[in-house]
Amino acid sequence: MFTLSKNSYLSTTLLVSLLVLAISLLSTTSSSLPHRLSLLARQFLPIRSISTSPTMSYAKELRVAELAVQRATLLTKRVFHEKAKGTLSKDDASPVTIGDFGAQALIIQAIRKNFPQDEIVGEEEAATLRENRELSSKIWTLVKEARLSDATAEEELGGPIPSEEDMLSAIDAGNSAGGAKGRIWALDPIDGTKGFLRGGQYAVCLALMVDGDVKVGVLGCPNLPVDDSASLDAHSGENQTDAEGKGVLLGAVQGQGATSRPLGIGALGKSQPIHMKEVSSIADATFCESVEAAHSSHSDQSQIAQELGITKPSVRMDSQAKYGSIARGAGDLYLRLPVRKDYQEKIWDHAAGDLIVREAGGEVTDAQGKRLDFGKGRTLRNNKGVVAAPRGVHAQVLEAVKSVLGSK
Ligand SMILES: Nc1ncnc2c1ncn2[C@@H]1O[C@H](COP(=O)(O)O)[C@@H](O)[C@H]1OP(=O)(O)O
Ligand SMILES: [Mg+2]
Ligand SMILES: [Mg+2]
Ligand SMILES: [Mg+2]
Repeated sequence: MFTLSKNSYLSTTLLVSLLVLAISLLSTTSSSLPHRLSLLARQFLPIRSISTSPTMSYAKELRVAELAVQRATLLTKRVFHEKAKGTLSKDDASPVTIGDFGAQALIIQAIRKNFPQDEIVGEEEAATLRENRELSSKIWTLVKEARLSDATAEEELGGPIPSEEDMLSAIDAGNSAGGAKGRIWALDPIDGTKGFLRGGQYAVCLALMVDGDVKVGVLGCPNLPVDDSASLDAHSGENQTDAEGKGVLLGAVQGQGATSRPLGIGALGKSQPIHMKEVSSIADATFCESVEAAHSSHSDQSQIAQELGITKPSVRMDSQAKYGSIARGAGDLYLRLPVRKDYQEKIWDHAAGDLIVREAGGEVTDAQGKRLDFGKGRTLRNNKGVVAAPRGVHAQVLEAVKSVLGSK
């Protein structure tokens, strides 16, 4: 008797839950299915299972990542407007500026304060600054002054860096070897430094990987328009500004969708869901590629576009702003075919963008169709090239990629 009534209680509960679930899914039209499912799961799962495993929702990680990136852009925006950017050339001949070092220090400080056990794979290191104290002190001046105007938010980040020496040690804490175990942040303090120097697009990029899987991704793009659907043409190439109406912060958590909001501190809590545009005819798609011909093969990409019947010229843009732009539906495809066979892409150049595009309804693979593997260390050594497209057309784009690469 007891068993019977318990069973019938359980089946009624299950039936009602399923009904509510179905109604909720059908009636919510404003966000993606995974996002809706995660909201519903929060409603129905016992509170205990959420509150005892806060890492499952990654709410704090997203909040800290967004605020840390936002604070770092205060510094990068200042340097963007300065004539002397303290540019050095690294061993691989790529440039680094006081903006890159300063942003890395600020972001790592926030991660270490909030998540002291986590590892960090950051692009820059402080060795040259320890020898060049003049440059170090210039960066220290900028770092000291980069504070969020919202005192509570600044406190959430753990406050300012206490000294110049602490700043150097924060920069050097981005020295994790990466890998497929544990919590590891991937940080590119300025992605697209060349774009940053010539007045193009750049992005401050931060992602959290857990056991090699990207869980949280944030892109701060000071020179992109706030409007998700603003035409890309005006925002590619040189002579960009971060004037009024510019600056967007894109974010995503695995399984919870992707969002955008203005980069200003007044926009805290004003995130809107973003989605990739549906492409009904691939010939009408807009594709993005690097400005730098050395970073991806413009000629292969142009042949792929031709193969797909695309006649519109590509939109050339520096940095992960390309991932961000397609994720918000301002563009459709991002193609990055290798120029040099021996170049291994760095995880910090892709982790945040990869998650944001996938959470916005896209698919991101390498040129062979493999998912990007972030668990192999500091580089994507298992992958060559990047093909990012809305889920519905990714297979078609990949076929064109294989056909063009196969015929070479
Ligand atoms: N040979 C290369 N192939 C692909 N990407 C490269 C190459 N050299 C540098 N990069 C990286 O490409 C990123 C910029 O991409 P994009 O051209 O799409 O904006 C930078 O992070 C840059 O790294 P680095 O920071 O070392 O300069
Ligand atoms: Mg980069
Ligand atoms: Mg960089
Ligand atoms: Mg660099």
